[in-house]
Amino acid sequence: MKVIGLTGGIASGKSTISMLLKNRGAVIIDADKIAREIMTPGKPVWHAVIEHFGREILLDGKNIDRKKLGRIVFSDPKLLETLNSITHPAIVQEIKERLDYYRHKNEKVVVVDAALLLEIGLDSLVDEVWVVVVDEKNQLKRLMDREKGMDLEEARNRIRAQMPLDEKIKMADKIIDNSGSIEETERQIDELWREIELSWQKKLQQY
Ligand SMILES: CC(C)(COP(=O)(O)OP(=O)(O)OC[C@H]1O[C@@H](n2cnc3c(N)ncnc32)[C@H](O)[C@@H]1O)[C@@H](O)C(=O)NCCC(=O)NCCS
Ligand SMILES: Nc1ncnc2c1ncn2[C@@H]1O[C@H](COP(=O)(O)OP(=O)(O)OP(=O)(O)O)[C@@H](O)[C@H]1O
Repeated sequence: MKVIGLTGGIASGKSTISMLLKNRGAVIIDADKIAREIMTPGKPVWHAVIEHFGREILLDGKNIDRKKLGRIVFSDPKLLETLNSITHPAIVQEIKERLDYYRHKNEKVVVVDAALLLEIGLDSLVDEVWVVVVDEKNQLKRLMDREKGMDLEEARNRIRAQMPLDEKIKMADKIIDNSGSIEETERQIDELWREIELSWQKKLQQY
């Protein structure tokens, strides 16, 4: 099984690229989705979040108001660190378990889609790191278009909460430039997918 770690800044295009890879046969592990699942009411992480941030962050006495929690932690690095220390061990554990499961199922390609892949050491679990790059102007525009109501300062805070892109690039095995159209990105994915298929053919010829 080949495990690809797909990372890049917020709104760089990871989910869009994951979908393109899924269409070509890859299985996707989405770290944001896992982060949401472990925070559902009653789960240990939900209890820990309430303990640290208080019941004021609940929307209806039950579900965590994600927008409110986001505004709190992304404007205060110390509070973000607190949230990270609660959530990250559970996210890493869940990703490890899913990778084991897919390994047993003999899946061919698994993609771990995680903005914080390098920040939280998930790169030690993958065979290759693919970094999605986008120019800052497009990144801000796409982020604010997607998150209705997010102002420029909030968008900048979110971008600053992550490892700078040039640091991520240093750790990349492959780079995907998503500054242009989706079609241009799809061409890069086709090329990368072809490389994977070629490596399979080479392995088959060795037998
Ligand atoms: C603060 C929360 C509640 C805000 O929720 P919201 O629904 O507004 O955003 P969502 O979860 O969809 O995240 C959107 C993007 O924000 C960025 N982001 C999320 N968490 C973090 C973080 N801890 N540090 C830096 N960037 C982050 C990522 O690029 C992510 O794709 C949520 O992001 C959260 O619980 N974060 C902590 C868990 C985590 O680290 N998740 C990312 C795993 S890679
Ligand atoms: N090449 C592109 N051209 C135009 N819009 C794009 C392109 N790629 C992605 N988008 C749009 O930009 C936004 C961000 O993309 P996407 O959600 O894939 O990013 P992400 O890296 O997964 O974000 P996050 O870190 O928040 O999970 C989405 O609204 C998406 O539709």
